Amino acid sequence: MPKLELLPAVDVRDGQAVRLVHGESGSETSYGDPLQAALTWQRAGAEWLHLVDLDAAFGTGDNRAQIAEVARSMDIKVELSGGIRDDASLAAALATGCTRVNLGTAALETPEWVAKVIAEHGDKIAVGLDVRGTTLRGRGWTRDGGDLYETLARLDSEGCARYVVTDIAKDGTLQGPNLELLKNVCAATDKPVVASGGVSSLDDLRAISSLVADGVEGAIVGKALYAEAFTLEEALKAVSV
Ligand SMILES: O=C(O)c1ccccc1NCC(=O)[C@H](O)[C@H](O)COP(=O)(O)O
Repeated sequence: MPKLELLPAVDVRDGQAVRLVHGESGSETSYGDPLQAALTWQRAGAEWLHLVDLDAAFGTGDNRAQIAEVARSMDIKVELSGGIRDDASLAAALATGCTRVNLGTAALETPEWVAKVIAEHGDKIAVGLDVRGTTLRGRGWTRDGGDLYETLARLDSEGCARYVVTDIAKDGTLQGPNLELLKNVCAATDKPVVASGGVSSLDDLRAISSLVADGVEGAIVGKALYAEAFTLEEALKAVSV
């Protein structure tokens, strides 16, 4: 059985690496320079970086130049997220050399465009399914965007390669992942799922690892690393057995 991939997160707001609580604008804790944070995770052995432009997601501007600098400075795989909603933002994201991009709002508001770019770019496109209960949220998680399972079925039929699943109620809270949600999504699709939000401990990572056979491929870890609940080296070791 393949091991769980770990994706340490660097979420960028107003030029700083931050973590939010429930993804809410204004709940930021700042952790300094995004490039230094990303290099720290790379040095610690990360194989992936989850890099988010929060301003682009919220529509409060963007950190595009800085995000591109971080992505280009990495020797590891990069998943880029936040505000990728049209040809221009997708082209800018892909031009950073990132391994894949994560579409959120676009999958809810412009499904035809998303179907088109899935057909064009294959597994360079993942879709973020960010939910409260089973209701999807878009525009930086501020607006309702339809039913999780209906949208998942549509995206599956269009050939979407992978889903990044976030329970917003857990995100940035250190309250543990929503394992039921992950199991339910895995039961509804044959495509790989990346778990996001709420990881607080090595036991949480072991619990997510136990879902690899169900289809969970990876786990994004943000707050727990910045709060030093464990080190990335410890996390990588915990999921390697
Ligand atoms: O990814 C987005 O587009 C996004 C939009 C609006 C608010 C938050 C957003 N992402 C947050 C993340 O991807 C977090 O880095 C990730 O869920 C980590 O969560 P945690 O481990 O609970 O800190």
